[in-house]
Formats: sequence, C-alpha cells, structure tokens
Amino acid sequence: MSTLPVNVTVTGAAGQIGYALLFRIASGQMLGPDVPVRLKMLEIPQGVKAAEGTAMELEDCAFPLLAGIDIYDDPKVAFDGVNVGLLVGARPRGAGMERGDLLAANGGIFGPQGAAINAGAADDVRILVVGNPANTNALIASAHAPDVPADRFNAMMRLDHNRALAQVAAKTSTPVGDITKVTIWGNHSAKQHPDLTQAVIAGRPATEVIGDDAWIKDDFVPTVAKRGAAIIDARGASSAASAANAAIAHVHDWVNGTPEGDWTSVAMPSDGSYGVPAGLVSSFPAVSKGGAWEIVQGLELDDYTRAGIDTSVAELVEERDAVQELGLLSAANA
Ligand SMILES: NC(=O)c1ccc[n+]([C@@H]2O[C@H](COP(=O)([O-])OP(=O)(O)OC[C@H]3O[C@@H](n4cnc5c(N)ncnc54)[C@H](O)[C@@H]3O)[C@@H](O)[C@H]2O)c1
Ligand SMILES: O=C(O)C[C@H](O)C(=O)O
Repeated sequence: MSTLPVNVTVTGAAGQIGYALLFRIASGQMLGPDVPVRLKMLEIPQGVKAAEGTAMELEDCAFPLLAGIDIYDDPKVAFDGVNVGLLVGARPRGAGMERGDLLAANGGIFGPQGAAINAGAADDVRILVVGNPANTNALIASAHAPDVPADRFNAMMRLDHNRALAQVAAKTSTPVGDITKVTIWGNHSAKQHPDLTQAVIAGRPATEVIGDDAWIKDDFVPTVAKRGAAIIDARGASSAASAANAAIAHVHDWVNGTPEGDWTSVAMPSDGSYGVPAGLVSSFPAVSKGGAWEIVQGLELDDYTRAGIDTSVAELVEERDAVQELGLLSAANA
C-alpha cells in the first residue's frame, strides 16, 4: 500500500461493532502504523445521526493517520474508490423471523452493496463480510460484483479462530502465542467445525498435549461453535469488541501476511479444495502471501474432521440454494 490514504468503507458504522472498530482502524492497528486512512462510514438514514456522533469522537482523538471521515446513506458513494470494505451492517434476526426471511432481508442489503462495489471499488479492493449470515452474505455481494475477482470477498471466521485459541490456551495453561495451526472449517454458525488435529502447542501436537479426546469432541468443539450464542445470552447483545478485534486481525494479515509457521481461518470462495463445492464461501486454513490468501493444501482429514466439514458445508449449500431460489445471486436483482 502507498502512503496515499487508503479508503476504508465501514457499513453499520453506528452499530456496536462499528464503535469498537473505527477507532482501531483510525489508529493504524488494521493497516499499519505508517498507513493513513480515509474512513467512509455507511449507515441507513436512521443511523446517520449516531454515525455523526462517532465521527465527532474520531475527530477528537486527533489520530495522525486519519486523513478524512465521510458519512453516507448511499452505498454507491460509500464504496466509490474503496480499497478495504468492512461489511458489518446487517439485518438481525427478529422475533418470528425464519431463516429464509433473514436471508432475504440481508440479500436486499448485500446485493446492492456488491453492485456498488462492482461499480466503484479500487482495483485492489478487499472486502470482509462480518454481518450475519456472513458466508452467504459474502456470496451474495460477490455475485453482484462480477468484475471484482471473487477471492476479494471474504467472510469473517477469525473470531471463531481466536475463540478456539483461547479455549486451548485455558485448557493447557499455554500462552496463546505458543499455539499454532488451529483451523475452523465451514460456516460461521453453530455448525462450524473447529479442528485441532493439525494444531501444535509449543512444538508438540495439540492432541498429545491435551491428551483428552472427549474434551475436544464434547467440550472444545461445542464451546467454540456456540460461543456467539453464549455471549448473547450473557451480554444481552452479540459480541462486539471481540468481533471488531477479529476483523482488524483478518484485514491486517490479508494485507501484511500471516506469520511464518502458522495459518489462520478464512472464509473465501472455495476452489474445490477438500471437497468443498467450488464457489461456496467456506472457511479453510489459509496463509496470506503477497496480499492474497492461499488455502493450506494437503492436510489429512480423519473421519471426525471429514464429517464435521461435510455437515457445515451442507448448511452452506442449503443457504446458497435458498438465496438462489430467492433470486439473490443474480446480478440483475441488485
Ligand atoms: N462474523 C462474525 O464473527 C460476527 C461476530 C459478531 C457479530 N456479527 C454480526 O455483525 C452484524 C453487526 O453486529 P452489531 O453488533 O454491530 O449490530 P448493531 O445492530 O449494533 O449494528 C448494526 C448497524 O448496521 C446498520 N445497518 C443496517 N442495515 C444497514 C445497511 N443496509 N447499510 C448500512 N448500515 C446498516 C444499523 O443501522 C446498525 O447501526 C450482525 O449481523 C451480527 O450478527 C458477526
Ligand atoms: O453468534 C452470533 O449470532 C453472533 C456472532 O456471529 C458471534 O459469533 O458472536
């Protein structure tokens, strides 16, 4: 990236995650301590006033790297020239809302945003979808941006990845920094598959250090997969600071590379690796090199891992089929 300001568009800027995210982006934690940023905040009209308040606070931080702040309620302008887009704003599930209703409501958000990205984004654009259902929302956005390479659309699994690291660290009394090669496969949902079969703790296989297969299957996997719901139950609102932290780390590593000897978990369009149908936005172990993700290849999958991936991917197929049926994967419906 050059020293020209990087245009960072954040949707849902007045929301909880937006509030935890914007200050860290402006301080340089996402793109680096030498990279100026211009924030382009997108909200729905009812959210604009609150976004203006957040912008006032951003100004009051006097961040040296913050080159400008603009607030929009029109995606076409908000994504004009965007280099990095964080698609956070989404329609939450309301009382009595079926999964199909949620997918349809979000299709109405992510289709037009994808079209706006297609029309105005910079050539190096990178899009991270955070708003749920994140994987399928990323698929919808990408379908409406036929001129943008599909691999520029990611969905966020980094929070699940970090949750897995934290659980293993607590179980083994190991510093998080000594734990590598954890993977989350599949969908950002309770059907994700957290996987420790390749994980390493201070140079030793994690499964050997843990020495408790029942803990992995009966405790670790469901705890990580259902952590989002546990946070909602405890906080009365979904995770915000940890989600923002994960988004910062995801984009940081995408742009600047992953540490040598480790990988992270990224939902990106499948190239057919590990039997995941091509095009589905599914999570894989991935390294970032030269500003692009590469799926880690050649991992042996035991039967338990294979079954976990298949279950999660089946859910993604269902979601894709549902939005396809609703016409949300057709660019004509933007
Ligand atoms: N992928 C993950 O790991 C992860 C983690 C936590 C939360 N989430 C999801 O992130 C999303 C946002 O969470 P939150 O806590 O910030 O919610 P929130 O309700 O506090 O904020 C959402 C904001 O988005 C805005 N918005 C809605 N539609 C919009 C549109 N079309 N364009 C622009 N802005 C729009 C709303 O006005 C609101 O200000 C939710 O879908 C949540 O489920 C994902
Ligand atoms: O689980 C949720 O609905 C919220 C969010 O996606 C999370 O993982 O915390």
